[in-house]
Amino acid sequence: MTAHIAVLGGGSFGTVIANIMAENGYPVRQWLRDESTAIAMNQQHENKRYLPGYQLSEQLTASTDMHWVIAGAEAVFVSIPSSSFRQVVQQAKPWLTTEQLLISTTKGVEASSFKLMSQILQEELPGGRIGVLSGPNLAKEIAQGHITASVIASDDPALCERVQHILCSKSFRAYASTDVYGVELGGTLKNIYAIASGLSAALGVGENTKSMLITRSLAEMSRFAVAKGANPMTFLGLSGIGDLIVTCTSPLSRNYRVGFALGQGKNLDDAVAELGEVAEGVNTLKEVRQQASEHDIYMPLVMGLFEVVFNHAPVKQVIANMMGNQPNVDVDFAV
Ligand SMILES: NC(=O)C1=CN([C@@H]2O[C@H](COP(=O)(O)OP(=O)(O)OC[C@H]3O[C@@H](n4cnc5c(N)ncnc54)[C@H](OP(=O)(O)O)[C@@H]3O)[C@@H](O)[C@H]2O)C=CC1
Ligand SMILES: O=C(CO)COP(=O)(O)O
Repeated sequence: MTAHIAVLGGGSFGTVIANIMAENGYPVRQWLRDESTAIAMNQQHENKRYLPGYQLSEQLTASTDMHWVIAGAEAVFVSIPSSSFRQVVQQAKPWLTTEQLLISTTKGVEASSFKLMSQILQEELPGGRIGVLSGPNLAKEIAQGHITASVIASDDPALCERVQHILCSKSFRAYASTDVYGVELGGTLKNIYAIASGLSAALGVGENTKSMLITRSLAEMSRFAVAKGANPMTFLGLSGIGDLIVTCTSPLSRNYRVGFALGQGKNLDDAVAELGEVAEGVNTLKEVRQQASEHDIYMPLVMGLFEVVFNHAPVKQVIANMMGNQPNVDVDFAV
């Protein structure tokens, strides 16, 4: 009998990857915290709140019973926002084993510790087989059947190979990487620049400006990565520039939408409340700005965006200040 796969989290991304694997023929058990949602999902084969109209496979069963979901699973995907990630992993710990494949899909950073999700998994499950799934993966596009690629990163090659096998389908591809930190950092940092891009789109900027913003975002992300000991070359892949492009250009990105709402003059609380889903970039912005200040990393976009988002600085003034900075080299890290 095929072992089942577990997914923790009932949001849009958890649901869409659970369904890919179920459609690939694996029995999938998805844990969510709300009993009425689990019952409705099993009866209607639809996650009405997060992915209305998306037909779920009969191989996918939603449950609030974490033991039933995790025990005996071959792989456990954790798709919980960073703000609750550690707490849910701690809840899951009694049933997790070091034989299971444990994969984070979360693109965020723990508040104040600056730990990425795979680092939390390592701390909570020492000796575990840990991986990270990250890439240009708008859940709603995957649900619409658009061809999509992602990256599975792990220092365990057998994990990468197995996850590639479980996830690959006629419309979904998973490429492998051994650079867990680089892949995870790319997926986390790009959310900041998606907010900046949404904001600038609301201001009606031109295509030159949009292109400049994405490219200078990549430069800034790379500078941060190098300061943190990561390999900036990983940012040239799907989990770096790939994810940066999609989230900085698509109104389906929640981070972009928060930025757009800010650009329309809404305040942060209203923009986030209106979204009703997670926008990881808001917390990431705060944490990265703190890191940049502490470690003296030149990040003018992060600094400017922080002033606009958290200190109500007038956008036009912040842009004017940035335009006064000395333009530096184009590409910092050439081979
Ligand atoms: N959506 C996307 O396109 C993509 C998202 N990601 C990443 O995946 C992660 C999850 O995002 P996504 O699925 O989109 O998020 P959503 O906002 O769509 O859903 C979040 C889910 O997490 C649940 N949740 C939140 N807190 C808890 C908790 N304490 N205990 C149990 N469940 C909890 C919510 O439950 P409830 O409904 O009950 O509140 C909800 O089911 C994020 O880090 C995101 O960056 C990665 C790639 C693409
Ligand atoms: O990470 C994503 C796409 O790759 C989803 O981005 P948002 O969280 O901004 O919707």
